[in-house]
Amino acid sequence: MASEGEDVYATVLLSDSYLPGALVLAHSLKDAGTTKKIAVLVTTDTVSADAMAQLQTLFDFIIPVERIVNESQANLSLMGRLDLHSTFTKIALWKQLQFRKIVYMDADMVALRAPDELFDLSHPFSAAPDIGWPDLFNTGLLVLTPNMGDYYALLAMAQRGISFDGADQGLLNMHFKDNFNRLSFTYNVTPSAHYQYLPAYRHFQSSISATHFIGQNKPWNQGRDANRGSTPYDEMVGRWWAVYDRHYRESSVRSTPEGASTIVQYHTKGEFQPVAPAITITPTHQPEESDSEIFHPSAEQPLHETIEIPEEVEEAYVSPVQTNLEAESQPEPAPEPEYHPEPEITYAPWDASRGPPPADSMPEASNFPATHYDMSADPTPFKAPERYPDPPKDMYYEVPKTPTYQKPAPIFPWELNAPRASRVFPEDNDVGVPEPPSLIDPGPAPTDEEKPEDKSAPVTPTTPTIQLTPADPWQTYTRGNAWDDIPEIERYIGSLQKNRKGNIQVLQGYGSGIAEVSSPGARRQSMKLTDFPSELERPSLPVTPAPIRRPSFWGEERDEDGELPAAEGVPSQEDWDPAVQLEQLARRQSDVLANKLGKDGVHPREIPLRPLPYGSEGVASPTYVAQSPSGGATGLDSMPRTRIEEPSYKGPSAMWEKDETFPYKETPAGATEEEKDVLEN
Ligand SMILES: O=c1ccn([C@@H]2O[C@H](COP(=O)(O)OP(=O)(O)O[C@H]3O[C@H](CO)[C@@H](O)[C@H](O)[C@H]3O)[C@@H](O)[C@H]2O)c(=O)[nH]1
Ligand SMILES: [Mn+2]
Repeated sequence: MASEGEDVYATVLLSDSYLPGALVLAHSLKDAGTTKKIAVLVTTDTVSADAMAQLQTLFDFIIPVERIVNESQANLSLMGRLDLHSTFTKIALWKQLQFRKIVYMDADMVALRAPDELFDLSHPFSAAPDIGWPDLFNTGLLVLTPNMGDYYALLAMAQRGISFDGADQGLLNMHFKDNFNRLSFTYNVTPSAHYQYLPAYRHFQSSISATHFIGQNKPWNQGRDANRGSTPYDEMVGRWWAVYDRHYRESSVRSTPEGASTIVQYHTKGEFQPVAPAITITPTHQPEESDSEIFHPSAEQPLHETIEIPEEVEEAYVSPVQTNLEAESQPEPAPEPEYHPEPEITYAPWDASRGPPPADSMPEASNFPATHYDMSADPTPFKAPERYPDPPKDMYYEVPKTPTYQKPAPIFPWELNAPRASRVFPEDNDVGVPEPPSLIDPGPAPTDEEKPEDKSAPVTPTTPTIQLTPADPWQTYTRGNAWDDIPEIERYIGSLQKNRKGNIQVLQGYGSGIAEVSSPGARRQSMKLTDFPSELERPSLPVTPAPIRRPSFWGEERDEDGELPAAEGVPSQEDWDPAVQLEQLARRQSDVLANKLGKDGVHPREIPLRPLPYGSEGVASPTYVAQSPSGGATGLDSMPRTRIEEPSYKGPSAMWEKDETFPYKETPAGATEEEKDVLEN
């Protein structure tokens, strides 16, 4: 266990394939004489026990951590590094609170000197610039102070796959942005085989602390002969091999009693020499997956068993765990054939029963076209263009061919046998008595024969200035509608009216109303839907002038000249002088007002001649004073004429006086059967 607030160098091992790198890094630090301890974070599901055993020989702390995989690997494939799917695991560094400060180094780094002074930095987070985009920091070397705040923030981003390159460098740069202490490039020199700044390298060469082999090619997967030149890159690769050779060169390892470094050579291109007589196979034995559990090399804890293989089984060393990560860093399959002359290796590159598919196997549908959209960083607000393009011209709505209208289902019983509507014209019937079809009670419609005297006293308002001829067809029409005479409708409307009045209906003897209904020619004392206002109530223009005729497409209505026959008794529009008519209207209006209010304007008002609402006939109010008819201008002389006092308060209407009492009766139901009988006969 680490003592309180210890300083530690740390690296991460996600796969056996990077084992040579991690070991060389640790050796390089130790060889350079560091006073600090060295830790390695290991994902135990992808690192073999053999590799762990190797780590144990060198590292002070082996810390199992859970692998954090970036599920959205689009950006990784953009970078061509799908093998880096698990580098988010690096953020586990921030929760190693047992350490005061961590100098993290990638497993593909080698130290030329021990940069122990980095532990003295006060900044919570430091890193060196990245050669590919120097505004960013490279995440190969980090100086950090563990803390859970950064850890959880980074974890939240990692779980959402937030990283512009899909790996830890994109993630950490997005999280820390400019909040990092920029270290000298000499702490993390990333030589490139493609671009090198030779004079600068020569100038700063002596101050380089560590070098970092970024990219897919690592010294151990290229072989010792790959970079034999004298470029800065080759020189750096040479430094790596120098450390490797010091600790793992075949000659030096052969002498060790266990020969336990075989796995290191196996993962170092060109270094593996199969042991002829016996080989060591280590079954995968993985420690408990617990982040809190730290394996210390001093702990006497057998990590693996060694099985002796009989001599006749002449097999090459087979990696116990072919992890999904390891194949990636080895563009050419290892081990190379020249190291296995007899017999030929018989293991499949991927044993599905032992591990996941190799990382370099393309994901399914990897060739699907992918488009990446970025959020716009342009802060200027959107400005609408001057004008938008015109909509297409050839667009139209096609009216459906079949009409969608459906006649609604009948609600009322009389709808079932309703008569067809028809139009009747004067010329169709010279007699001039076109009786509109009436369902039940055609009685009230007067005819010329029956009521010749009524012609001078029409039910509808007429003008005193225009004399209607006896043959005037307008006079002969009924002014009612068919449904006015259907008691069902009357009852229906009555019930509506009743509800509107809060269920209180003023009732009084039906006698008078019924009498009126049955008396021919008289307007029924009922609540007709088409209850016209009386002439006095509605002192409107008596006649509307006949419209000026215009050509019409109603061909069947035209006469020979293409004109409709002129209506008799209706003045033509040419003869109509609006000024005169207005004057006449004004005169008539003042006459009516004078008649109603009296000349002094105080005289009791006169109730106009019109039928009272159904059921309210003859309501006797103690404050109403009956008034004898005085007009005589209409034929409604038989109608009761009532005079009421001006109401003593200004209410919405003067139906009843304030505080006045009147007989009333609540009738929640409609007319009784008895009443209906009377009405219908
Ligand atoms: O199969 C793998 C892959 C990675 N690692 C570890 O992850 C680190 C990062 O991978 P690496 O191959 O070193 O990445 P680079 O080529 O260095 O690429 C750059 O981009 C990476 C992803 O953002 C960063 O982690 C590096 O620091 C940065 O230099 C390695 O050093 C190892 O410690 C493994 O152990 N096994
Ligand atoms: Mn690296």
